[in-house]
Amino acid sequence: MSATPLYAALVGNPNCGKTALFNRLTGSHQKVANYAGVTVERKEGRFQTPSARPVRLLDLPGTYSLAATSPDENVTREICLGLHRSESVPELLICVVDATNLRLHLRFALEVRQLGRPMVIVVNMMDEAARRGLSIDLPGLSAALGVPVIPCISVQRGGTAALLKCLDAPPLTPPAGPPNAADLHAEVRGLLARYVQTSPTARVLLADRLDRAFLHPVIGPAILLVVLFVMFQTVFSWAQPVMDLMQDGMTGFGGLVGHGLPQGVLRSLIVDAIIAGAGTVAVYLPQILILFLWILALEESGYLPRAAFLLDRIMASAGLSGRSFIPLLSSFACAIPGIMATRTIQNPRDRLVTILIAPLMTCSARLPVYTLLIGAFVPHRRVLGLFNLQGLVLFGLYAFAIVSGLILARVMTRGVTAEEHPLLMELPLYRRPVLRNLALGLWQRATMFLSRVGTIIVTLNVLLWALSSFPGPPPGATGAAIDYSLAGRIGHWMMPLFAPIGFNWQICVSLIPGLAAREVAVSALATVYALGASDDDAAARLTPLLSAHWSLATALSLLAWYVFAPQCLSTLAVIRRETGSLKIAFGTAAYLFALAYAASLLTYQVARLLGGA
Ligand SMILES: Nc1nc2c(ncn2[C@@H]2O[C@H](COP(=O)(O)OP(=O)(O)OP(=O)(O)O)[C@@H](O)[C@H]2O)c(=O)[nH]1
Ligand SMILES: [Mg+2]
Repeated sequence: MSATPLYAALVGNPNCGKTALFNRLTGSHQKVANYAGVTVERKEGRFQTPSARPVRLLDLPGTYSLAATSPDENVTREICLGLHRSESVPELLICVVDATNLRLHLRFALEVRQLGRPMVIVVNMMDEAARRGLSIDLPGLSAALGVPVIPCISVQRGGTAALLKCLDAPPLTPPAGPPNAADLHAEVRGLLARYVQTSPTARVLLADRLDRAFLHPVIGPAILLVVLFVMFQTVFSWAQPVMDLMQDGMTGFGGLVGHGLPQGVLRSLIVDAIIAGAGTVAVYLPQILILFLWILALEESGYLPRAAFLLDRIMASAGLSGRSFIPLLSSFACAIPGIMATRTIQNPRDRLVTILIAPLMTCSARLPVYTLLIGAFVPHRRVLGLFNLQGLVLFGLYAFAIVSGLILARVMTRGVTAEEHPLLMELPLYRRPVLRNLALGLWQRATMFLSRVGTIIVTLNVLLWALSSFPGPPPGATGAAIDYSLAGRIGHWMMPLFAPIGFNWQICVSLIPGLAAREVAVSALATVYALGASDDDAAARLTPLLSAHWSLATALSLLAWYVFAPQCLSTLAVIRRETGSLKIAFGTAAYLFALAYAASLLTYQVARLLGGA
């Protein structure tokens, strides 16, 4: 077989399973989810067919048409039409269509066929089609279109056998056959009538019934609220036992290592900076995983686009469209993929506003900070015998961030004449999340989080430890050593600016490494307090320490700060890249800092007035 790889690209409508197929063929782990617009940039992979023919495969963003214009779809258009800067036209276009949605997807396949290039049509989700009582005459379709039409189940092992066999069978010829009809819709209707038979099954009826509830103007939002509410309750209640165990383990480990080392700088470095630094953040792993379990399950189930549909009215009142919903929702995991997902938004102004408010959506890196403060200041108690008060406060923080984001969007879009924003959004099939996918997704999250802890967080913490330990106190000094250190001094210098919002110098110090990565603030506080304390396990007892040393007003003020402050350099870097403007990135940082300061000031002063000092 030839040594130069066959250069092929996956094209098709959004959500037809291109990335699932790409992952299956190339063994990659690119993100797959049950809504349109998951892939927003081209990805490349390689594999070999059974007869050892090498293939270079591109996974492209889904697009409804080769005339589409949103930034993600444009990549696909350019590559297919040979307009792309760095990629030539693929030798083979693998056009993936969803067997359960041929009416829409075949239209695109016909459009691709008009390019007159070698192609195959992969009819994916044949398992789902069978469950829905669809039978498709693939050979008939193939004969009518003059291109190979191949069945496929991307999510099953062996589900791509027919495609692999086809790739092994050269030569590639451009489609021949009847001249292209001018009206693709009419052509699709004709093909469906001739080659597809349907007999609705119980599954179809169930999906209809679910839609009637989920999309109902009153019941729908109620369900959405309950889902979100339960999500935050479980983040607290399910995670707690595991976190307690991890916390004990960490304390025990730190103590063990501490006893084995002589008192001095090395011991302080290992116990206070590395173990306490990594440990205090690592214990939040269970909470983060529970949050992601929910997000992944919701993504796979097909519920998200329905929520987007429900919220279209609310989004419109903020001057945005339902299109912004999924990028904003992705930002709850992390603002970076959220900001990248805005490439699916066609209207440049909507896209920019969505980018600007994405950092407000509560990313998972805020969770450790929120949990720490809630754990220290909100009593662990049931409300109405049912809800966990801590979960309730967490839910409130998320809700506050969302409402603030929408208000800001409204402010940013004011003065713009209200445009009609018809929301065209596909409602995908409901799908029971595959356990293996969930496990894989969680595993990826866990390794990502722990490697972040092991690298950036430990590094920043060691840096902070060094700043907090040197220079040492002058001989004969009373007071804690940290007061004389560089960090202690910086903290005190910052005080005049931050005293009005209730921050003490320890918080000021922890804000500095927290600028690079939010979670570091937690370990930084642990380190600063451990170094300032006389006993050894101060870091492990951070929660009671905070509740003893801080006023409620200070804690609330810091929470308000964390809702708004742009404490993540990577987010600003992505904003710069996606907007191509350094000015916008700096502007975002400036407006978020200003907001954070104002919100903290207001929170602190009001809380003090109400007696929380
Ligand atoms: N039942 C079933 N589900 C599938 C199959 N292929 C993909 N899926 C699911 O379909 C959904 C969409 O898959 P993706 O691979 O993300 O779709 P995509 O075409 O890459 O979508 P975009 O990146 O948005 O263009 C996911 O929930 C997959 O798990 C299949 O053959 N059978
Ligand atoms: Mg994809």
